[in-house]
Amino acid sequence: MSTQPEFHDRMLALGLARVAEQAALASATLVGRGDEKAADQAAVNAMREQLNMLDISGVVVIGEGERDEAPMLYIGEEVGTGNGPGVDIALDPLEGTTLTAKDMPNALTVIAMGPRGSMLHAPDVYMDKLAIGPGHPEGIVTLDMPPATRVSALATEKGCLPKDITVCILERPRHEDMIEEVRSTGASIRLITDGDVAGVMHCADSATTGIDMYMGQGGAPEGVLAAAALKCMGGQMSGRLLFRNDDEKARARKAGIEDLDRIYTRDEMVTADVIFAATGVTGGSLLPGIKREPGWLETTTLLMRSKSGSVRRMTYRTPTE
Ligand SMILES: O=P(O)(O)OC[C@H]1O[C@](O)(COP(=O)(O)O)[C@@H](O)[C@@H]1O
Ligand SMILES: [Mn+2]
Repeated sequence: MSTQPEFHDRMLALGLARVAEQAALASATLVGRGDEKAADQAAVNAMREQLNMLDISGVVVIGEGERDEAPMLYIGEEVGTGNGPGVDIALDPLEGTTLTAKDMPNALTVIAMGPRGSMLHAPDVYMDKLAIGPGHPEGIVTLDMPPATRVSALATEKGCLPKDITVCILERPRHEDMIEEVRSTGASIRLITDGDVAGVMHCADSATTGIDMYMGQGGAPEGVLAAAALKCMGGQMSGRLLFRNDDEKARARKAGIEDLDRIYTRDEMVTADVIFAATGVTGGSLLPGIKREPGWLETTTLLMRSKSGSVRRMTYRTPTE
């Protein structure tokens, strides 16, 4: 019989916050310096170092890429001291590398952790995503609906008009038709240049962010991370993997995905209770960015547990040499 301890979400939560914090601090001096790669690398190094201090037997299931393309935090990499529960880890050490390099809003360090088998092993392909906030009957908007129908369905459910709905969409040429169709309903669109984990998370708190719905195609790894966040904050999300060629399909099959056309709900992407931490790198509507003052640095981290629905905002201040 295995003597491996169980995943204890309360015990591990603080450790997870530290991982996100340190990744953000490592990229602090690279905010606004135009060097995406350096900012990303600094966050990756710090995240890996911190993860390896935790008493877990961790496996990266959503990471920086496959082993042959990512020297660190690759999919399948084992992290942690090995003395502790078996856990799955999904991470994006710097979600919004371009946002960081250009000092634009909503760059985050992101990490989620759950028991083994708790998160979809999505390969690094695109995902078609749709998300709304909490408090609505399951399935009132679906990926199968045309964009305009999603808007009208949500407006009807909210008891408002389409013009009162704000949709967040990544500004990409591939979304031109979707944008036009959503605009034709009278709805407002918040276009973002990057960062759809934050984009989806905005839906969970529409009173603060002003965003009612997220839709469009972005990274599948970011999709699973966003599903983990919404599982903690409340809200619906669905995602369908998108494949551009046979190589991408082969990657999915290698990751154990059989039905390539399947639409996953939030709880099918994240099947057990998880913990989630994100630290603001640049300031945005979810979190303030890193504050740099002579002699000290300050970060703010969102730390959440889906089991309890608890959401903490933690400010961390550390002296610099
Ligand atoms: O830029 P693309 O190819 O449209 O991909 C979109 C993805 O890139 C991002 O905007 C930024 O991700 P990274 O900073 O981690 O590269 C994600 O939020 C989004 O899912
Ligand atoms: Mn990312």
